[in-house]
Amino acid sequence: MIRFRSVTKTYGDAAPAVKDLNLDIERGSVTVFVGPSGCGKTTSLRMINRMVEPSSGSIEVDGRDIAQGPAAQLRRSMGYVMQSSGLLPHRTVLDNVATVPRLNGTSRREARLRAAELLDVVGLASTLGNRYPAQLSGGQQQRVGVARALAADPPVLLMDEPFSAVDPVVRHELQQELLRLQQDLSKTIVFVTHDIDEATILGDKVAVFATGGRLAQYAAPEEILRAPVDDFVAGFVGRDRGFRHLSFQDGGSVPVHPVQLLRADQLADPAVNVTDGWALCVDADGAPLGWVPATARRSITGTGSLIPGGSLYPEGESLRRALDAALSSPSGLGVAVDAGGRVTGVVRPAEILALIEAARVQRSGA
Ligand SMILES: Nc1ncnc2c1ncn2[C@@H]1O[C@H](COP(=O)(O)OP(=O)(O)OP(=O)(O)O)[C@@H](O)[C@H]1O
Repeated sequence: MIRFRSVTKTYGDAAPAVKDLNLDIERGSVTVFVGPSGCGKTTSLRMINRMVEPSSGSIEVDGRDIAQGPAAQLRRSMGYVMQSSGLLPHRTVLDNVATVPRLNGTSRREARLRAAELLDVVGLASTLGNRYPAQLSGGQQQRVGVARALAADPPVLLMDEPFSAVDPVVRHELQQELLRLQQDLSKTIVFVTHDIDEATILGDKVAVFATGGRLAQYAAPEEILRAPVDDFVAGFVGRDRGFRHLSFQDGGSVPVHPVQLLRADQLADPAVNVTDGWALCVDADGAPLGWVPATARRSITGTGSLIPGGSLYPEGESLRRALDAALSSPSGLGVAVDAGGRVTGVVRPAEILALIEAARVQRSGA
């Protein structure tokens, strides 16, 4: 457990960058610091490993005041990942990852073996180990940065906007990878971002900082989206917070209805009719290819003229995925698929909305 006790940090004679921060970070959880630029997120993070010293107050890790021991030792017990991967440009990927274990006295051979294992853990091919950082993509460099932070197997991982310099697709991949890693590793992770979406995806708990280094709200992401404590948090969380909150509502009880399925080879057969508004064309494995409306059945004679579908709803995922599938579908019917990507049926927006309403009534009555 990491505990901030009335921590204030003032740089020179400026207004406090962090003001009277009291915060308990649970062991083995992901805690995200989020807020607008300049609100003290990085300063708060860096005080945990004493890259920055508090002006007043104290920080405890597992009940011990971190100001008491040597800062260098503390720093080595905490992995640190930055926005720019911070890799040493003249060292190979493998040697970058092996740096801290080497400093801790591990033999070169052993440190490299462990580094190779870690590349695998963060989803990088072992062949990349002999490259130099400049020969990697931005996303790959960030993965190496995570591998390096994990190399000494520290119980605490501090991550300062680690994914903000990569494009949205890679960013999503890295977020999912981090969640997967955390399932196996159960580190205490403190993660800084200015992106509320990233915060709600990753955080077990989210600390929203306001300008002036004030902690505005500290709660589970679903609570922050559902019940922001004040106008600042409501504004920061954004307009579509109601929709995003659906990410935390289980879609397991959404009814999945049968739908008429057509194989691709049936499209050219004029005797095959669409019997109930819309039919869904699937490939040989049962994965969706596109829609066939009854009204335009005759003009669709091959897969090239199918009406493209919307997003898919993997059965049992959140109400957000279910509703998005329904709303993005040209037929108004969201396509449900199983874990193998095969169509299992369709979901209807009215029924999803009814579930959302029932959950709201249950919450307000509880
Ligand atoms: N080394 C420093 N010297 C003086 N002022 C600093 C220093 N580091 C940060 N500050 C100031 O402290 C305040 C908080 O900065 P900090 O970097 O902690 O915020 P942040 O929320 O992480 O911002 P960003 O999202 O832009 O990185 C800012 O006003 C910043 O200018």
